[in-house]
Amino acid sequence: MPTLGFLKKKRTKDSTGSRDLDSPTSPVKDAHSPITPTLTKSTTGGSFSFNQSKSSATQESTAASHSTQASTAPSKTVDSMNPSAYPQQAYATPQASPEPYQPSSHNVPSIQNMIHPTNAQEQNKAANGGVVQQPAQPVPATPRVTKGKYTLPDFQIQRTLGTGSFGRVHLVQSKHNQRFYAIKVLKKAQVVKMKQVEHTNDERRMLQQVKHPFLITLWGTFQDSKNLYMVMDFVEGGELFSLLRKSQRFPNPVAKFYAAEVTLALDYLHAQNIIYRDLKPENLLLDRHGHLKITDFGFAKEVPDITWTLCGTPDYLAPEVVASKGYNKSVDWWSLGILIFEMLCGFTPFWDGGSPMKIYENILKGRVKYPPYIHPDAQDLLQKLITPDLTKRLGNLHGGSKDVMNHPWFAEVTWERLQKKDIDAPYVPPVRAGVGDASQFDKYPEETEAYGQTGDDPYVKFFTNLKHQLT
Ligand SMILES: Nc1ncnc2c1ncn2[C@@H]1O[C@H](COP(=O)(O)OP(=O)(O)OP(=O)(O)O)[C@@H](O)[C@H]1O
Repeated sequence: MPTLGFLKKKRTKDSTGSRDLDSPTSPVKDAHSPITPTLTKSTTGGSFSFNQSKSSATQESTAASHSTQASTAPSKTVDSMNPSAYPQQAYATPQASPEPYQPSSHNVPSIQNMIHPTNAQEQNKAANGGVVQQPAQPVPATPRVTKGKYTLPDFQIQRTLGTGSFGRVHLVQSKHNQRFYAIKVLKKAQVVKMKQVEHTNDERRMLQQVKHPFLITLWGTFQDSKNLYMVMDFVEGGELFSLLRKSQRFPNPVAKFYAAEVTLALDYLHAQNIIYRDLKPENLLLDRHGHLKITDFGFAKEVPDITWTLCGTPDYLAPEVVASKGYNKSVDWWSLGILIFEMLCGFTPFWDGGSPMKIYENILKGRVKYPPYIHPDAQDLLQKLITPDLTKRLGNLHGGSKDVMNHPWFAEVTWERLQKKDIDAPYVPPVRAGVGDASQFDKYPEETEAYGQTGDDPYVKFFTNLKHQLT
């Protein structure tokens, strides 16, 4: 039977991940319950509704965030979640900031199973369980020109906001406009060692290409002899992961709000033939108003029809990925199902304390036990998303993402207003805006190796599309 320690653990993408809270890089934990399923109308979460007007919602949210701040009670008693009932599963800025400066004006499962298609149509059909999907019409993207504009001395590096498999993300302040940004620093040696060169290069390329209210903005990239640097917006509200673990599970409307914003982001990405492939609460950040920003495009890939790479985070992998079959955008809809399940229950449906292999076994068995507190509409959607049968999985059918958006669970969502962030979020993070307030992020031991080193670069050939910045 799992211990409750699982409730706090972040998932690693492979066995060498540094996200285990008990590891030397463990963040310092804190505990209070901003949103709990048992909250009443007078507190946050429980009062959230898609139909409230923006102004009234703002008042409620603000009040909610005050009440949250006032309440520093430790996480609600674990009994309320009753993990023993599910022992085998328990796991347990509306606008983009201005650009930083313009001078002239998870590890991965160790198996990487690459099989090359011989007949695209046949493979497409196979990956869709017999349904031939028309490739999405790409949304004409105007890639933002970001290359080569920034250098390390443009920024003052501050504390670490998060760590990943190949490096860390820092809060930084621009010396030119004094605004705060986040810089992801990836160690080239680690990227090469873990055979993630292509994924890392893809991540930059994808992020330069996308522009969406619920996706992180990448402003620029550069490198030195040891590291790659990505300058992004600083998303102040912390990870949805932290909010979820503190809250244990979200009330139905709260889960729906976050799921709806993710759905819009997936709809956009898929329209550009981009599969995200790493959906999980750790990669969903909250902006200062409580809206989501999807970060970490380390596994995003531009795929017109299908691909075969085994990557992602075990709990969230679709069966067709585990079984090394060709797959397509359908994997993101499966992961959306896992995400919604985790938000509503506080644990993932296939979680197993043993090992990723046990999780994979459970995924392939495909049996999901739905707790009785899940709303019937939510359960119906989950059953249609967490289905191994690709001819039945919602999002993968002829209606595409619209089928998901039109599902009864999302009935009260006004998608156009949501897209414009015209619906207030259920939880407003208690941050002081624009001053580099990183209080919502766990603390990590800082990097000891200096950034901006010059000298020999044995990895220069791997990262040629990136400006080489000598400080
Ligand atoms: N733009 C941002 N603003 C604020 N915090 C951020 C930002 N980007 C990332 N972070 C923090 O840093 C953490 C690690 O970032 P990210 O997931 O991109 O790194 P990674 O090396 O790809 O991690 P992993 O190996 O787990 O995938 C995030 O979970 C988040 O807490």
